[in-house]
Amino acid sequence: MLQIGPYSFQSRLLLGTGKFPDAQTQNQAIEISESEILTFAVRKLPLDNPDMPNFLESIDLENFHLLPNTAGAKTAEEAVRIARLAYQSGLCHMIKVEVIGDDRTLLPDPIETLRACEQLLEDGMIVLPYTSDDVVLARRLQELGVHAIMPAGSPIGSGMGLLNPLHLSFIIEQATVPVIIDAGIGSPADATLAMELGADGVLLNTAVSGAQDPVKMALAMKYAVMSGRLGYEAGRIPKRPYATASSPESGVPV
Ligand SMILES: CC(=O)[C@@H](O)[C@H](O)COP(=O)(O)O
Repeated sequence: MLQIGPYSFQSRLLLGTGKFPDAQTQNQAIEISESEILTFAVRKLPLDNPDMPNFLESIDLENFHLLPNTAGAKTAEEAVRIARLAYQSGLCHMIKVEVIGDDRTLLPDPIETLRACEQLLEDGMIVLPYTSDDVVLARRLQELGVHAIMPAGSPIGSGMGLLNPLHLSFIIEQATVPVIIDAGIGSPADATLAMELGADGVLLNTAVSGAQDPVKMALAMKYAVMSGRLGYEAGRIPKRPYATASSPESGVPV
């Protein structure tokens, strides 16, 4: 069970909704993934412009928890304004805080992220910040009271997988809230590795929406996350530099 604030989830796979080729493919991928949490950019919703397309229309909202994100924000003030817009429209209690500090890498601005989280926690929201793999920042966010920490595996949309598994494992080791690896997952193997490290969940978008067959990839990701989690819970064997014989040494003489 994945526990975020007051909410419990069976699925540990969180799905982004931004880049699918069409609504039908998106909905099939969401369904087959069995994800319970969907993230989307608030600024892509027609909250004050009814002429804009609304992807939420084609989804049965009863079946999901929505995790709007503050994509597009570059300051704490912008992120807080976007988050409040989503909160006040009754869409959600959870918010993914995303404050981008660098346009080329889309890596988060740590100081603005911290400031935004502080404000949104005061507002009473369930706050999930997107962060870099900085161990100290993760701890500071946790001390602030965020409900989960979401470090990037690698830059958003890069598909480069986990660039620094060591730092991610340090974050996981010290975490008292769920750690969800968010961004950069390229293949099912990356998702499995994240879960084997002990992550509580994986949030991804591009690896599924950009796959040649998004629906099949969504299924693969579902199994990858489950498999990684089972492997983590089962406890892998330690790595050793030398061989250990698989057959017993006693028995029939050779
Ligand atoms: C949808 C969303 O929130 C993404 O910005 C998220 O960070 C996932 O990144 P990938 O697209 O690299 O999986």
